[in-house]
Amino acid sequence: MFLVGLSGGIASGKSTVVAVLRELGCAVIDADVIARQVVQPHSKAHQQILQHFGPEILLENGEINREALGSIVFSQPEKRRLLNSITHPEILKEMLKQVLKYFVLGYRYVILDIPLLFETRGLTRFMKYTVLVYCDPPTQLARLMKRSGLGAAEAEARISCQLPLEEKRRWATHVIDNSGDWEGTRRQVLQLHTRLEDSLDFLWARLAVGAAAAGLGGLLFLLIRHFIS
Ligand SMILES: CC(C)(COP(=O)(O)OP(=O)(O)OC[C@H]1O[C@@H](n2cnc3c(N)ncnc32)[C@H](O)[C@@H]1O)[C@@H](O)C(=O)NCCC(=O)NCCS
Ligand SMILES: Nc1ncnc2c1ncn2[C@@H]1O[C@H](COP(=O)(O)OP(=O)(O)OP(=O)(O)O)[C@@H](O)[C@H]1O
Repeated sequence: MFLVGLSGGIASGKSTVVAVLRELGCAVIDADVIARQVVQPHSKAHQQILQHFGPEILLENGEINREALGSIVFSQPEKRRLLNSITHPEILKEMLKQVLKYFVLGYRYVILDIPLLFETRGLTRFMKYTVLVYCDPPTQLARLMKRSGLGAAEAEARISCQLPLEEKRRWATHVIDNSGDWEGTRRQVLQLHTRLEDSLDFLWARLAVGAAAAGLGGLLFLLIRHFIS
């Protein structure tokens, strides 16, 4: 089994790409979804957030007020680092559990949708491939503003909390350019899917060659032993 890391920037189109990959039957683990689960009331992360950010960060029903927490952490780097240090270990633990589940279910590769894949030191080392969902900066800003209702300055501040997409582009093994229309993106995702499936065939071919080589070696050894004795 191998892992494929999928990343991008805020509002660059990861969820859009993931929806197509799921439609094609791929196993996808979404770090944003897990990030929501691990801060549910009574969890360890929830208690720590309450302790460090105070009760004003909670909604009336006890859940985290994500909008309020977002305004704090996206404008104060040290608070963002604090939130990351609380949530990231929990997110990674849960992701690992889900990878194991897919492994047991017999999936041959799993796609991990991790917004901060390239920002998190050492994480890409576990990925056979890394896919960047790219979007040109003006389009990314416009889509983020439209989706969130944020003004330009605040939306730009959120984008600048992550490494620039141009830089991530240099690290990725595959790039999907989502600057254009849905159809263009869908075509690129279909191509990526074909490559991932082909790479499986390639793995099986390598295993088959390896097994054949081992078999031939064994036969040769038996023949040599037979003629020597
Ligand atoms: C700050 C929070 C409360 C804002 O919640 P909200 O519902 O408004 O946004 P959501 O979780 O859907 O995230 C949207 C996008 O914001 C970006 N983002 C989220 N957290 C971070 C972060 N710590 N640093 C940089 N970018 C981030 C990602 O691109 C993400 O896809 C939330 O994002 C959070 O708890 N973040 C910390 C956990 C984390 O790092 N999540 C990212 C997955 S590893
Ligand atoms: N090709 C496209 N054409 C037009 N709009 C798009 C396209 N791709 C995505 N969008 C819109 O842009 C916004 C961001 O897309 P999406 O939610 O897929 O990004 P994301 O990377 O998952 O975002 P985040 O990580 O911040 O949650 C959404 O409102 C989506 O509908």
